[in-house]
Amino acid sequence: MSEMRLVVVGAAGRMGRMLIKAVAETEGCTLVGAIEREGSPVLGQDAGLLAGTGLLDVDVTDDPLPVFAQADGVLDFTAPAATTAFAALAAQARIVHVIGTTGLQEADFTKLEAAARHARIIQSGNMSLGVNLLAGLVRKVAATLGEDYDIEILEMHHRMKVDAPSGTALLLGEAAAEGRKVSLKDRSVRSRDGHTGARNPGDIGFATLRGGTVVGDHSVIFAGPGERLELSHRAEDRSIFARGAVKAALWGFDKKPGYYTMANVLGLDRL
Ligand SMILES: NC(=O)C1=CN([C@@H]2O[C@H](COP(=O)(O)OP(=O)(O)OC[C@H]3O[C@@H](n4cnc5c(N)ncnc54)[C@H](OP(=O)(O)O)[C@@H]3O)[C@@H](O)[C@H]2O)C=CC1
Ligand SMILES: O=C(O)C1=N[C@H](C(=O)O)C[C@H](O)C1
Repeated sequence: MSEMRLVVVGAAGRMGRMLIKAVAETEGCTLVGAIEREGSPVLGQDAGLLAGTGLLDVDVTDDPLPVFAQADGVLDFTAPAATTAFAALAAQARIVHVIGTTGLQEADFTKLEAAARHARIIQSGNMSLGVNLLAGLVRKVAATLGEDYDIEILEMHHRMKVDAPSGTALLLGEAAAEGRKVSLKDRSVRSRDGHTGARNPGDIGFATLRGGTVVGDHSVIFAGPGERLELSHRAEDRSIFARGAVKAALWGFDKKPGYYTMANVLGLDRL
């Protein structure tokens, strides 16, 4: 099979730069485009120089249409409004769209599902192997322990993160809810303040910490009568997400249009 031609959108972002580097370092793919928003000071710069990998002869542009038309896939860690717009373009171009963007709302997911009729969408709140494995473990533990084990999900991220709870915390919450055979929407408690009353049995609680340069820490706590089980993941470097995203794109190259997750990519969907 020929080299997969990939585009990075949000090229100047924390993840955008990591993605450019990961594409440049991975066999079987090549960077053919780098997109930033209109007015960005990096427009016209070489993507490789921007990411610190050396010249790649790919200039950053704010016009995705001609770039998508020449590509096989797009790597997207940007913001919800940008991601839904890029998904429509990926559908038009019938290419792979790997989505790491978090903070997506129900209306955004509806748009992504519509785009997945023509694009191969691979979306996950966390592209690392460790977190996706953790989600499988959480599902199993939640299915094994009854409601007398309270589930609380704790996350900490860097001070610049704009959404909460994190996409990963929600992914882990979904795994816990699936294990319990309940709907996360009905059972999640996303904040507590003041006289909240006692905890309802079966609730799945979320707690958010923000500060410093923390890449991403997540713990799922099962607090039962007289004991506590804690399952944790600590991301030490953003390259784990970027490498996962490139792996997802290569996996999606020969797939049919549809909506996929990182669990499909990693073969963990039946864990
Ligand atoms: N799923 C996963 O494994 C991971 C997901 N993430 C998620 O990825 C997203 C990005 O994170 P991070 O890199 O830290 O954030 P940054 O803010 O550093 O990067 C986002 C980039 O996207 C750009 N952007 C926004 N809108 C557009 C647009 N319409 N067109 C082109 N570029 C655009 C931003 O430009 P500007 O600054 O001008 O707005 C910025 O350069 C977040 O949602 C985060 O939670 C992060 C790590 C791992
Ligand atoms: O914004 C981040 O940085 C991260 N976002 C993702 C999330 O919301 O879970 C993944 C990772 O934890 C880093």
